[in-house]
Amino acid sequence: MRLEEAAAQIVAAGRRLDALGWVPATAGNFSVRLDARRLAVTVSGRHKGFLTTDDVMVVDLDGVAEDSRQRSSAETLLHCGIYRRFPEAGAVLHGHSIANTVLSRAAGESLTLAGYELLKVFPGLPTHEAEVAVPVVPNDQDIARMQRGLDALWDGMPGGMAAIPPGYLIRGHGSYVWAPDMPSALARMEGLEFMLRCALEERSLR
Ligand SMILES: CSCCC(=O)C(=O)COP(=O)(O)O
Ligand SMILES: [Zn+2]
Repeated sequence: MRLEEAAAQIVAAGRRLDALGWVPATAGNFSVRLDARRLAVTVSGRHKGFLTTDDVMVVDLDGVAEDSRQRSSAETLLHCGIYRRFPEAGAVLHGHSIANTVLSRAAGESLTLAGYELLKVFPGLPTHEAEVAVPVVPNDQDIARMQRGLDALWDGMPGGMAAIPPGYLIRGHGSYVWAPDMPSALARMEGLEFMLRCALEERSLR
C-alpha cells in the first residue's frame, strides 16, 4: 500500500477511536503494513484524535525509522512483532479503553469471552456458541522484553497459528488487535471492546 493511503486510514482510525473514548490523552497507536519490510506507524506522543498525515511515519520490521529525525510510537516493537509473526496482518490498532484497562487488571493470564454474537468478528467463529480466551500479558516499560514474552506465549499456544486470537490485552494498559486491513481491524477492535464493556457491566450486576 502507498504511504499516503495508509496515513489517511490511520488518521481516520484515530478520529473514530477518539470519538469512542478509547484513546484518551495521547494514548493508543496504529499502523498499516506497506510492504514485506515496512509499515506506516503513528509518531509518538501525538493525540490520536487530532492526527494529520504528518503524524504518520515509516519504520522497518525491526522498528528502525526511515527518517531518523522522527520518533515512532513507544510501542512500535509490538506492531513489528505482530507483522513479523502474522503474515496476514495488514493493520494494527492499540487503544486504552476503560473496559480493557479495568478488566485486564482483574483477569488472570487470559480473559474468556463466551456466548456473545459479536464473537463473529474473530476469524473462524461462525456462531455465538463459541469462546475466545484473549491473552492478558503483564505491562512492561521495556517493550522489547514485552514482545519477547508475547513471542514465547504464541510459540507455546496449542493449535498452531490459526488458534492464536488476533488480539491481546496488556494488564492495566490497553488492547491490541490486528486484521488483514484497516476496516477489518476497526471492526475487530469495536467488537472486542463491545464484549469487554458487556463483561464489565455484567460484573457490576453481580
Ligand atoms: C499517555 S499514553 C502512554 C504511552 C502509551 O501507552 C501509548 O499507547 C501511546 O504511546 P505512543 O508513543 O504511541 O504515543
Ligand atoms: Zn499504550
